[in-house]
Amino acid sequence: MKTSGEITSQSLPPWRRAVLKVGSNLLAADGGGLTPRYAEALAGFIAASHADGREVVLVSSGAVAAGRALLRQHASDSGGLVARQALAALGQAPMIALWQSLSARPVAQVLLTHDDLRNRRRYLNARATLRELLQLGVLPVINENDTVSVDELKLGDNDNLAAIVAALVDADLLLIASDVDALYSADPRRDPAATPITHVAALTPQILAMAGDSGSVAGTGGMRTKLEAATKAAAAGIATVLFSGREAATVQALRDGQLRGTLIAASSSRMQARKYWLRHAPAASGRVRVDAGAARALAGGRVSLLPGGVLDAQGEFHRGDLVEIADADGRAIARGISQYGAAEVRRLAGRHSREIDGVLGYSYGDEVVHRDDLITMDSPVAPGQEISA
Ligand SMILES: Nc1ncnc2c1ncn2[C@@H]1O[C@H](COP(=O)(O)OP(=O)(O)O)[C@@H](O)[C@H]1O
Ligand SMILES: N[C@@H](CCC(=O)OP(=O)(O)O)C(=O)O
Repeated sequence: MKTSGEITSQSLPPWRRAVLKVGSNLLAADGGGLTPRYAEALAGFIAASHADGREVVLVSSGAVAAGRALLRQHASDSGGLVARQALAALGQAPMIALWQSLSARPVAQVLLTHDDLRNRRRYLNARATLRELLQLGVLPVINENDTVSVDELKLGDNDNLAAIVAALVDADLLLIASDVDALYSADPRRDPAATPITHVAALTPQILAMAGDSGSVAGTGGMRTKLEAATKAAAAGIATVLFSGREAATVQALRDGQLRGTLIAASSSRMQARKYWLRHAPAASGRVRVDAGAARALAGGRVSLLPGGVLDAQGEFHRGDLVEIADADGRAIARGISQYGAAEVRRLAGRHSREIDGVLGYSYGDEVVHRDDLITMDSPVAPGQEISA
């Protein structure tokens, strides 16, 4: 495997929140069970980032490799899909225990499937939980819920899961630590003449064609799934960084904002990507009407819509639907993702956020529409008029 001696260093883009994905090849480095050998430096990077006031969400593979190593002590596994799922279940706790042993902060296990994140209600619930964990200063360690995600396990898709999580938690950066130090013009395991590519401005078909499979027993997705993940992240306005988690100097340099690896630029800014989506995604048939005070506050920008400013909810919509927000005269002034369904919003209209629990018997948070999920219209639009982009 090539070393980063050939790779020139570049500045890491500024970031406050990042998703770090760590592959099996780093955690089961010697083809056996889990080892802290490389995880230790990565845990050090997470701790240093946290001490600097940054937030890191960890997406960690390694459960199958850990399970396989445990079982080998007793019997050999059959290698089939169900066996891999059983191995993942067996190795998940040791994988979490490894990260806990390397972290002074408490570690929280979060198991997700792609399906969870396609379902809007579950997506919002996962996001709320992760936000809360970060606020509590806990380190979330995410893995796929392999027991139920058959297709995903076959694909070995934690790279893609990490990209979806990066968008979910509104990260600035997706960091993918692997056993290879950069994207190469071809798989360096197979082609000794392959050259590193340190900056990718756009993921063109030529770049995507460079990526090969894993080529190792522990890893599953190879460079292909890493570039798929980078494509997803780029569309969400998030840059991706590929680097070797095997080189202590590379991991140390990351702490100082220096990257020896590949930087894949985002195709638009996060705000642009988000605003574009909020502006253009089809809105649910419902709308939330707000009073003059709330309308003024929303026009000022960067505020959430709280139940106190809500007059009523019109039509039908569910928690997680994109809704139109209108002023008292029915003119559209904003759109956003509602944390509550129409029936709930009607019950909460005019109430203080602290009353939510009492009124509903549960709460999804203080906001009807969180400011991160809200876009205001540049000029109010009369009812029935098209909303201009
Ligand atoms: N164009 C490429 N550039 C770099 N690595 C590549 C490329 N094509 C395939 N690979 C392979 O991808 C592997 C990393 O992916 P993988 O084994 O899935 O690791 P992980 O377990 O960390 O996700 C590298 O070891 C390398 O052999
Ligand atoms: N969920 C599986 C990992 C699947 C996966 O994407 O593996 P990898 O290519 O090493 O990141 C596990 O914990 O073993």
